[in-house]
Amino acid sequence: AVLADNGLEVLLWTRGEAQAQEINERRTNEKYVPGAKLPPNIRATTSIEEATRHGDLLLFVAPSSAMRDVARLAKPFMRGDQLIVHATKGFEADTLLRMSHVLEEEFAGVLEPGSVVVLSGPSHAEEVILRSPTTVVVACSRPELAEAAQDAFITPAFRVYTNPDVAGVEIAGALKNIIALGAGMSDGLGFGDNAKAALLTRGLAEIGRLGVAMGANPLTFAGLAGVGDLVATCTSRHSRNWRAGYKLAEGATLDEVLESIGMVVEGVRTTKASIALSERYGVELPIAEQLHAVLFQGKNPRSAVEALMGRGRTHEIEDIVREAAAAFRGAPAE
Ligand SMILES: NC(=O)C1=CN([C@@H]2O[C@H](COP(=O)(O)OP(=O)(O)OC[C@H]3O[C@@H](n4cnc5c(N)ncnc54)[C@H](O)[C@@H]3O)[C@@H](O)[C@H]2O)C=CC1
Ligand SMILES: O=C(CO)COP(=O)(O)O
Repeated sequence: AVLADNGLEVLLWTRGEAQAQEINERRTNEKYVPGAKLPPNIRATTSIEEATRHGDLLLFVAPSSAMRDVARLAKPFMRGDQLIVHATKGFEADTLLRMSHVLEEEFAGVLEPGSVVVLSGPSHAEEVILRSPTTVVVACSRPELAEAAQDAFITPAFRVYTNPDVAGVEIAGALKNIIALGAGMSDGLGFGDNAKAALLTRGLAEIGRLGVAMGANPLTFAGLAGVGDLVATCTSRHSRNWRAGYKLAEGATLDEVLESIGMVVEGVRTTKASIALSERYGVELPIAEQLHAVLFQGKNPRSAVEALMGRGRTHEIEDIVREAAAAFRGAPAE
C-alpha cells in the first residue's frame, strides 16, 4: 500500500487463489489487514513468474523460515536489473545467516554482492495501512541502492531514512522480537512499567552486545531499527511477539499460542538462533537464555524473572563496553 500510494503499480504474490481473488475483486485482505480498503493499483497473482518479472523493485517479506524457498522460486524469473529489498526480521535457523546473506547466496550470479536492501523499523502493518505516521530505515552497503529504495517507499505518512549498516539493521530487527516476547510475558505476569522499562533497556544492551560482536555499528541500535522498533514492539498490542509472551505467561503452551495467533511469531525461532549466536560469538545474553528456557524447556516464567533478578551484581555501562570489546577481538568481521 505504501508503494501504491507512491503511484507505483504493485503486483502482490500470494499462494492462495481465494486471497488473490479477494484482493483483486473486493480490494480487501480481511485475514491480514481487516477493514482496510486496498489502493486500486495493487493487483494480486498466484504466479511467482508473473510477480518476479513484473517490476523494477522486488520486495521479499516472507517469514524468515520461508525466505530461501521463496528466493529459489523467484530466481529463474529475475531480470538482473531489479532493486532487491527485504523487510523480514529473523535469521535462517540452521545457518544463522542474516536475511540479506540468504538472498545474496540464492541470487549469486544474478546480483552483485552487497546489493540487497533491508527495510526495518517500527512499522506495524495495522498502523501503516491507516497511513498513521511511520518511520523506517533502509540499509545497503551501496548508498545509491539505499537511496533508490528510500525514493520508492517514502510518502507523507511513511518517512524513510538510509543507513549503510546492513548488519546492525538486520540484527536489531531480528533480536527485538525476543525482548518483545519477554515484554508480553512481563505484562501477562502483571508486572508494571518498571519491569517493562528494565526489559527494554537491558534487552537493548543485550542486542547491542551481540550486534557489535557480529560487526554492527553500535549507533544503529540507538536508531529506528533498534530502540525505535524495540519500543513499538514491546509496548504494542498489535505485536504478535508481545501477544505470544502474554499468552505464555497466562499458562498457554507454545503450540497453543502459535495456533491461536495464526501469523508468524519470529521471536520464537530467533530466541533459538540467538543462543547459538551467543555461543559462536562468546557473548552473554541473559534475557534470551531465560526466554529460551521458558519457550523450549518448560521453565516457569516467574522462575525466569527470579533468575534474571538474582544474577550476580554487575556494572551498567562498563559491562557492555568490556564484553563488546572482548567479543569484537574474537569475532571475524562481517
Ligand atoms: N506484520 C507486521 O506488522 C510486520 C512484519 N514484519 C516482518 O515481516 C515478515 C513476515 O511477517 P508477517 O507478514 O507479519 O507474517 P504473516 O504470518 O502475517 O504472513 C506471512 C505470509 O507468508 C506466507 N508464507 C508462509 N510460509 C511461506 C512459504 N514457505 N512460502 C511462501 N509464503 C509463505 C503465509 O502464507 C503468509 O501469507 C516477518 O519477518 C515479520 O517480522 C516486519 C515489519 C512489520
Ligand atoms: O516488527 C514488527 C513491527 O515493527 C512486527 O512485530 P510483531 O511480529 O511482533 O507483530
